[in-house]
Amino acid sequence: MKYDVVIIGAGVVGSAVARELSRYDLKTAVLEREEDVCCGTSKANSAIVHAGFDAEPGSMKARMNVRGSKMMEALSKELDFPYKKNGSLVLCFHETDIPKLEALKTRGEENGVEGLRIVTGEEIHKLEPNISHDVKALLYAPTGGIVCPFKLTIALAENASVNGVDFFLNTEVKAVRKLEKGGYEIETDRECYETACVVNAAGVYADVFNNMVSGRKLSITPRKGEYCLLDKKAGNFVSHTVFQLPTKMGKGVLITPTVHGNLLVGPTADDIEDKEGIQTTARGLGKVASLARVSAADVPLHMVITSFAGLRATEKDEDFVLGEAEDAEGFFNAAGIESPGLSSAPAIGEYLAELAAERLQAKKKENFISTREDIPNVAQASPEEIAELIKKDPAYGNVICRCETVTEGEIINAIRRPLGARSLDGVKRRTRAGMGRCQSGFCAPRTMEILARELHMDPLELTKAGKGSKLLTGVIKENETGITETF
Ligand SMILES: Cc1cc2nc3c(=O)[nH]c(=O)nc-3n(C[C@H](O)[C@H](O)[C@H](O)COP(=O)(O)OP(=O)(O)OC[C@H]3O[C@@H](n4cnc5c(N)ncnc54)[C@H](O)[C@@H]3O)c2cc1C
Ligand SMILES: O=P(O)(O)OC[C@H](O)CO
Ligand code: FES
Repeated sequence: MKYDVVIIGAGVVGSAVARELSRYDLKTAVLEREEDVCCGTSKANSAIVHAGFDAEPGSMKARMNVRGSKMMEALSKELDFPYKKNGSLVLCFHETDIPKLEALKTRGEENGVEGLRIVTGEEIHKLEPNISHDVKALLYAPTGGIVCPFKLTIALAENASVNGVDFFLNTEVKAVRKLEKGGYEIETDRECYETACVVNAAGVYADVFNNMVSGRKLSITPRKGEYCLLDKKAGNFVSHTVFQLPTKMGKGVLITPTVHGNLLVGPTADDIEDKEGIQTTARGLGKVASLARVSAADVPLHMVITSFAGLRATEKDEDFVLGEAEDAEGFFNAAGIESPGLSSAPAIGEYLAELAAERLQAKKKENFISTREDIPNVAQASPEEIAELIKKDPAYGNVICRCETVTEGEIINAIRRPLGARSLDGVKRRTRAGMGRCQSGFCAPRTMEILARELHMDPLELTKAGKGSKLLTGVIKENETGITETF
């Protein structure tokens, strides 16, 4: 198949590039090895839209972070995903460290971050009553925010798809070759693709693809971050995102509310070798707990409902590698996209799409659809809105996930929409069915029934998250209606 641009990877970066490219009159494809978008690092992070005071002035990280953070609010309205400007705080526990806090403020100002302020005295606990009384000063960044990383990525991808980008899921890229006549051949485990331009947004694997075509070798080390996610009962423990002073390994363990009302605590930062190493460990979670207690001794860790880990794509030079490879015309990298990659994604999308469009001398389309509507959210709707939804479709009155109040109507919508859910996790990321306190113990079988019915699938073929994750092992008996019961 022939394309103008092929994007490798449908994380938040690949999806943002796809959406921006879909503004142009170009034939674009996204190749993703997983069964859905947002299955890599984009699904396992702190979900913070950083204000932009951490990155070195002049770096790509600084430039993209500040621009991305400024774009996020308008984008959340355009594409209908949850985002909240809750503000962030960096705590300082020793008078001797106050110069470090001041240096962060100066760096933020150089980067163009607005409203930074150092807070001391009584105001500290007025801002955040539950934090430690050892806090001597803090840096307040009113433009820091939180976002739903799944909904952000899915919204970008859906909108790209509606605007004509082809997504090939379950398609693993095996090799990228430069063609003598110009352009590239991309070999996958399914078909071969020919393309004038490649956008390499393969997360922790971006070095592998860059090194196939460029002499400027990249080296990405996965840096693991482990987390505890706490019940919604703990969601009000803090209202801002609470950081400690950063170290050379990153921004450290934070405590933050999520846009959905949970409390998130983490991450650790450990360099590992395995690019698939997303298991949590007792040691890592122990470290999360002890470091979080430094910020707030009473952080309610007994309310943990799940734990998870994500991998930062740390490149040896520790900046984003963005743009056309010097020795590979038409090959654009989005490599080394560790934190603040989520915050930066809208800006990276814009930047790389402009570069690729310029290379291809592409023109903007007139019929670009810039908006998208999310699935109705019954849990947050008013009684009148719920009545209206049920009037149109009674399935919006049938609650499937009790913990998160997700209805059959929402699940059907998640399956039927563009780039719809095909697995239990796909439904979970789009609707939150399964994200509650019981972690899908109650709702999974009911969601599976809907998936099987909607997709005309044998229930034995249903998966949690694609290849290698079948949910049922066999039939135990047929019930009186002739329907087989499985386990
Ligand atoms: C612990 C942690 C905390 C973080 N917290 C934040 C935060 O709070 N704020 C922030 O701004 N940033 C944060 N980040 C960074 C942010 O999550 C990442 O920068 C961002 O998600 C990277 O997106 P991506 O699309 O580049 O990578 P990914 O989401 O990993 O996407 C890459 C995609 O490429 C696919 N792929 C790989 N190989 C192939 C292949 N051979 N063929 C086809 N497809 C392939 C993968 O399946 C994947 O879907 C954090 C990261 C971590 C690990
Ligand atoms: O630890 P860092 O610096 O990679 O940052 C990760 C998140 O952005 C904040 O937890
Ligand atoms: S019922 Fe769905 S998570 Fe508990």
